[in-house]
Amino acid sequence: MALLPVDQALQRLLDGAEPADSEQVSIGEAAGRVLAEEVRALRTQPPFDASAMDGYAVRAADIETVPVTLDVIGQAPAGQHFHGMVGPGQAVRIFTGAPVPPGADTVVIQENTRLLDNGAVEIVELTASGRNIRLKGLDFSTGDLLLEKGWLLDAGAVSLAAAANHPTLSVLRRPLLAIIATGDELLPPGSEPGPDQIIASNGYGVAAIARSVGAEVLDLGIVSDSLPAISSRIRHAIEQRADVIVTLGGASVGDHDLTHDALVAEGMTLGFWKIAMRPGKPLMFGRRGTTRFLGFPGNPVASLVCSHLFLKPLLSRLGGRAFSQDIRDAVLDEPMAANDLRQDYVRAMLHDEPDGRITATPFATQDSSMLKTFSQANGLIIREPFAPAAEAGSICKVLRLR
Ligand SMILES: Nc1nc2c(c(=O)[nH]1)N[C@H]1C(S)=C(S)[C@@H](COP(=O)(O)OP(=O)(O)OC[C@H]3O[C@@H](n4cnc5c(N)ncnc54)[C@H](O)[C@@H]3O)O[C@H]1N2
Ligand code: MOO
Repeated sequence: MALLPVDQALQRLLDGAEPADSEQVSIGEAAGRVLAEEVRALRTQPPFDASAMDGYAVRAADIETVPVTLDVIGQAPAGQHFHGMVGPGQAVRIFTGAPVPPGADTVVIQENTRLLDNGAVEIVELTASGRNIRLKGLDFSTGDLLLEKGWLLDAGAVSLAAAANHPTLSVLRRPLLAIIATGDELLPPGSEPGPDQIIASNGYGVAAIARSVGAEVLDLGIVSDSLPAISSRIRHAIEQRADVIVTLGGASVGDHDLTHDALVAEGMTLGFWKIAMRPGKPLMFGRRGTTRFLGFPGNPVASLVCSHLFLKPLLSRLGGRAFSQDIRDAVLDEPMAANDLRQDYVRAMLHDEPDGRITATPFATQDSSMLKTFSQANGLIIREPFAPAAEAGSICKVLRLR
């Protein structure tokens, strides 16, 4: 059977994927979320002409020549305006953030003054008219568009929304990913494995990749290689309203590879199964209404590469986030053999050279069970199907992982 090319598989997977719905979250919980609605200013900031410095609010006309002595008629700390007006020959002691009193149009920083014994202040340096005052609305004014719909709320954005007086924000619901590991041989980390058993590892990496693009993860543990058991766990994931359900293992063609049958039994319409990719050939995709199923191969590296290539873009789409893979040109450090029909994702060490080029050194062994090389690799060399042998020094495409 012809294997589906990677880009076509991705296209089918992403077809119709869009954010589901929105929810209201408190501003303190909003960082990392995506805005479902634009944010406009509910107030003006600063709401008054404010002093930008600690010093003296004066009239510029009074300090055209220095030194000059002014009467200090009161003070204005932040949060408390001066009740009165600054007249000719007068100054008000003022602090950063305080409203500039009427009559004053300039703030002289205290370093450029000398307080006299009689309480008056001597201005000893020239200060340009209007200096050290933040005019009302300098940052924004009521009604201004501050953040557009679809904006990923980072540190600056949540502080801005807070300053604009929003106690809550309308954000897109995070896509919910359910992960089900399948296999009689699997035990959770910390167990005492029997002679034929191994530790389940894939789910942790898949979850980490999903969370990195803002998804919520529901780890549904390990289920044995039994059709009713796998079906019932998938049913549970559907009941939990998972947007995406990932199964790990059982995607291939062995007698104990039951994922496909279980997914179909639970109503999945198959989109594709088996793609021209290494690792990750047995990748399966299907849908049931708006629920998307991804059957990942059990080999750990295959499931993690599939997560980078397929799960990340899918969850990003469902969460309303922009996403593009970080693919660059690099110089091969070693020769590579001609490729077969599967697009190859070869674990490699990428190195940034001082001249701006990237060199890529593939790991010698690429077995898809080897997590150690995957965790060491900071990139994947992409080898197109049927790519001819490549010499050291030739240009290749790399996917940066970090
Ligand atoms: N006759 C064929 N055999 C295989 C083919 C094929 O095309 N024809 N494809 C191979 C490829 S490629 C892959 S990848 C694997 C994928 O197989 P499955 O998805 O059915 O995975 P399992 O058989 O369940 O497991 C494979 C391997 O991975 C281990 N595993 C499974 N789940 C986990 C987990 N959560 N954590 C850690 N390790 C896990 C499992 O113990 C096996 O060692 O099939 C090839 N075979
Ligand atoms: O897809 Mo498999 O990962 O080549 O072993």
